[in-house]
Amino acid sequence: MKILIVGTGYVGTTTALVFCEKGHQVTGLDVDEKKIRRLQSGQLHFFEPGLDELLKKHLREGNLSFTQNESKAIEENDIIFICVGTPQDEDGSADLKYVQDVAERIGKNLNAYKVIVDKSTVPVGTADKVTKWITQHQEKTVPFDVVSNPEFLREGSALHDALKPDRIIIGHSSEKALHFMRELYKDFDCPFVDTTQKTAEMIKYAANSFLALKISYINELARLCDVLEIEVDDISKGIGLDHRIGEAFLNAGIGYGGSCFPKDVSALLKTAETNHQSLSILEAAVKVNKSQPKYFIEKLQAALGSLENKVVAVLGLAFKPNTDDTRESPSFKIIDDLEKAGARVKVHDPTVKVGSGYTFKQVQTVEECVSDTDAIILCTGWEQYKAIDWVSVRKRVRFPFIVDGKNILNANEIKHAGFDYYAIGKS
Ligand SMILES: NC(=O)C1=CN([C@@H]2O[C@H](COP(=O)(O)OP(=O)(O)OC[C@H]3O[C@@H](n4cnc5c(N)ncnc54)[C@H](O)[C@@H]3O)[C@@H](O)[C@H]2O)C=CC1
Ligand SMILES: O=C(O)[C@H]1O[C@H](OP(=O)(O)OP(=O)(O)OC[C@H]2O[C@@H](n3ccc(=O)[nH]c3=O)[C@H](O)[C@@H]2O)[C@H](O)[C@@H](O)[C@@H]1O
Repeated sequence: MKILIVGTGYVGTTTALVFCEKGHQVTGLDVDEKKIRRLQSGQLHFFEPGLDELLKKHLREGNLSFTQNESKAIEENDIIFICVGTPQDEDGSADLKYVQDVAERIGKNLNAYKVIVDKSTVPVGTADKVTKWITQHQEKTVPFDVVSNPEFLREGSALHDALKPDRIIIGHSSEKALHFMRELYKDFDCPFVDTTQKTAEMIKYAANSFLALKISYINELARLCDVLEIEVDDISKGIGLDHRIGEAFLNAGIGYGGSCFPKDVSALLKTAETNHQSLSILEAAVKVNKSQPKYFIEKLQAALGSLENKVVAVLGLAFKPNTDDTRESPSFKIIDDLEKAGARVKVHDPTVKVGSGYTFKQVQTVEECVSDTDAIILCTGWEQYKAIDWVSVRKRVRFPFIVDGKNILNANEIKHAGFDYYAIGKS
């Protein structure tokens, strides 16, 4: 099948490569000329393991191309995936301006029957809006169908998640569109859920919100574990072995961030509010998450006293390992709190390079970052931070104090190296 991907960000590029792997002919379209030029030359504009090789391979084999010629791209393809961003609007809802823009452009250029697929995360009722926006801008009356097919990949393991999904959700209102989607996904070995558009839209928000809820639950339990001197990791393991609960997403730490959980939870809360319903359990999850960075800063203050003029090393800026995405990264909340308390901050991250305009200092190596510091805070669970030689770091620091914001470091090793070690729900 000939597939057009509109929006070549994390989701669009991964989706394009996955369909290439399944033998389809794929075109990527984006309004960002720089991104398109980079992709055309075989270079990714973001960091994501495994995608680089596939990009080069499919460009070479000729079943992948990138363009800015919108009318031609829309006319020549059978299925159009909308993969543009749906950022949080000022009132907390999902801002659909990019989706609307794409829908209107599709409407203008529609020349024959096509299936238009919402892969972006969009609130309940968006498939109807997309249908309306397309119809209003059609210059020729041509039939089309809108399908909701939410994406569940995680950054850092995008390729694996998209090639081997746990499920494929297809929300539709036409048997013809369903047939197209079944054909498209016929080589995927996972449950295929055939449902309504509104249900598919809701499944996506319900899934992300449930995972966010799980994290806030374990984070709040971890605070209680701190007081009771219990290891929260043992609790996660003990409850996670119950298959009804599951071990995943029970790692306590500085809270969840990223381009999706914060905005999607907020959008679902807004949907509830607009419909005069309450999702108080989710409101509590947000409250816990917002206060989580502060909990760690307070540990630091309790040990060091005033942070005025203290030098603090922050390890990690990405919101999670194996990505260079810093959207809603808890690291920035930690840095902000540290700076407000008067500390001077040095930062290291293996993939993120911040530009100018920041008050903190970014350095190239871990050694440089930790040297002459009064405390070290680990904010991103990069593998390389687990392998740090703490005995040698001990010789470089002014004060031996480590806060492990991801609960991943070896506490015994660090204590033996002469550091005071603080995590959450971990002694
Ligand atoms: N990042 C992730 O891990 C996941 C994201 N999602 C959802 O997928 C959607 C996309 O997310 P990302 O890929 O992270 O966004 P992104 O911000 O990385 O990429 C969006 C792309 O759309 C392009 N764009 C905007 N307007 C356009 C237009 N009119 N025509 C063509 N291109 C246009 C932008 O230039 C950009 O390259 C969001 O709704 C997000 O919630 C869903 C699952 C995972
Ligand atoms: O809609 C989306 O964009 C995606 O959002 C998340 O994926 P992602 O944000 O890439 O990353 P996650 O691995 O889910 O991590 C999100 C945040 O939760 C934190 N987290 C995760 C797990 C955990 O146990 N504890 C914890 O604090 C991570 O450090 C990170 O800050 C979901 O896991 C994906 O299924 C979904 O498709």
